[in-house]
Amino acid sequence: MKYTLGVDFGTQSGRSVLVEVGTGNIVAQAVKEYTHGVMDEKLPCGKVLPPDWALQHPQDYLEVFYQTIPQVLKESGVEPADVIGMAVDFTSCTILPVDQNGTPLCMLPQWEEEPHSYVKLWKHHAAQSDADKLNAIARERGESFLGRYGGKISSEWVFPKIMQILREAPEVYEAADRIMELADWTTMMLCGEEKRNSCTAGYKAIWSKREGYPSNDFFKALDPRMENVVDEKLSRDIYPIGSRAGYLTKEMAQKTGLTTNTAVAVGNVDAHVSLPAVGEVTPGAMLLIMGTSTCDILIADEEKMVPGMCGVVEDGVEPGYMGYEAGQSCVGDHFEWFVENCVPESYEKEARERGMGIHQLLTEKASALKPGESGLLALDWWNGNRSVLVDVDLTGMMLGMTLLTKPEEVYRALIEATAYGANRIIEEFIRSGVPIDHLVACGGIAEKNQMMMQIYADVTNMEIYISDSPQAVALGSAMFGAVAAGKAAGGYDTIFEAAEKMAKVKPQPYKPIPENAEVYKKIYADYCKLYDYFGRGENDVMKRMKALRAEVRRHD
Ligand SMILES: Nc1ncnc2c1ncn2[C@@H]1O[C@H](COP(=O)(O)OP(=O)(O)O)[C@@H](O)[C@H]1O
Ligand SMILES: O=C(CO)[C@H](O)[C@H](O)COP(=O)(O)O
Repeated sequence: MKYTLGVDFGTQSGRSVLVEVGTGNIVAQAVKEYTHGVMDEKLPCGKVLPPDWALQHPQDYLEVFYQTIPQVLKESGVEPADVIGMAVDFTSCTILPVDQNGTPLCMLPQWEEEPHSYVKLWKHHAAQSDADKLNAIARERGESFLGRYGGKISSEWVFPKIMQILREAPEVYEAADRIMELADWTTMMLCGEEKRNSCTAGYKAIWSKREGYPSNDFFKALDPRMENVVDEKLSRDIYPIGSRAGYLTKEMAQKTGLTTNTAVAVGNVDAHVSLPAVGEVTPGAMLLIMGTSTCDILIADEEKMVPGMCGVVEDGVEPGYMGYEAGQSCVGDHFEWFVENCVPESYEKEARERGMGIHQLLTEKASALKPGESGLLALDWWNGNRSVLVDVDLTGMMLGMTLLTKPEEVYRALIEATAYGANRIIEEFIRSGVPIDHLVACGGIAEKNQMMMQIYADVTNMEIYISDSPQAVALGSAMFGAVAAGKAAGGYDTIFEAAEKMAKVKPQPYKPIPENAEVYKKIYADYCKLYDYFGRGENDVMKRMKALRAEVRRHD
């Protein structure tokens, strides 16, 4: 029996999952919460961060390798020599400035108090003014790439983040030998090779197989110091997903307990990597990877311009197809905010006494409600809107609250709001000529919350199939690891062959309940009115309040 290892780096934690190459069955898994978590208020040295920042510490990722890989080997009893391949997937766009040895600047004493030397997490939202500038210049110049990114480059993506570094900390920009996606940096830590992957380059760094990056002239127009940003800070050598980056280095083999014969695939994005893990995702299906945020991935034969999507990349998800991405920046994060800030002690006590988690308790109570019964309607923008408005400066909104409103009603309204947001994205794809007729879901939430999945089926009026692996994302990585090893070593030569044997999806979908779908259709019509009113400039109150907040804090 041969094995392959997937290491999935999420927003809060990293996990290793060891699977059988022949079946995709998990033999062992281990999770490590990041020691520093998400740094959105201060640096480890105590330095306070401005609003909208979200940083991480790269040492936390190395700890994931050092702790979880030995753990899965020990728990499974698998011979290290039988682990033929491995791969990493990472949140994205999550980037890091490094020196010429690949050492993160933040790990050098002279930079540890400089916020810009740390990992900028995907949900770092402090580069909106840079994104606005980039988009305005791209529009003025008639740059054709804009269409491939739904008409706007998000402030979450690579170049706005780099522009923010250059604007606020030119000395960090100068000192950085390169700026790397963490999918590529962690892969480089494993095999010693800098092999940048086509998925992050395509979706997050405006790279395409046919056209490469935008021209140096375009970057010069952003800032003359950025004219050669691609050659000076990134790389034009891009490797297709599914290819091999190298083999584990001796040092990493020693630290993890694996051998130097383990092949390492090029890195991938945590969302996109899961498509093969749920098997038959063909044109017409949209895959939702539901966790802290939700990423929507679909493939189609043709390239269409879909307003507000994150991007369309040829071969970006599976070879031979146009891969589309859209998403919602805040899904599980809404619920986490709610359980951490708004649940009364009496609920906490009940959950403790009944030996259940607070999410389970709220879900149980919310399940007893009918659609529309709470009278609540929310906009799902607690962390901005990624698709289709592409605006991180939008904020959350809930209406209909009364003195009788209960926590479970708010919890359910937040879930419903994310379902409306998903439906808005689906409609935009269909309107633009990319067909969607059913959904497939994976990720932490798809596993954990059946009520939520039923609400999604009712709101979208579509069937939803669920992954049958509790770790679809890491399984996807493991599959790419098996492809990096290749058939001769006991793996597979293509990701399609791997999917045939290893992919897992439950046979029974969630089906829409017609009477619920009917009620949700009406509420959704009002959601769309509020969406346009607050999201498209008719009433910019959210932006004014956000600007005021920043202003007041500046003077604190
Ligand atoms: N039962 C639940 N129902 C809904 N959301 C949940 C539940 N349990 C956890 N969550 C949310 O799921 C998110 C974590 O999702 P997960 O897929 O495990 O991680 P990540 O997205 O970081 O990979 C958190 O934001 C948390 O609030
Ligand atoms: O944009 C992404 C992928 O393209 C991010 O990786 C994603 O939104 C964060 O993932 P998660 O919510 O699973 O932590």
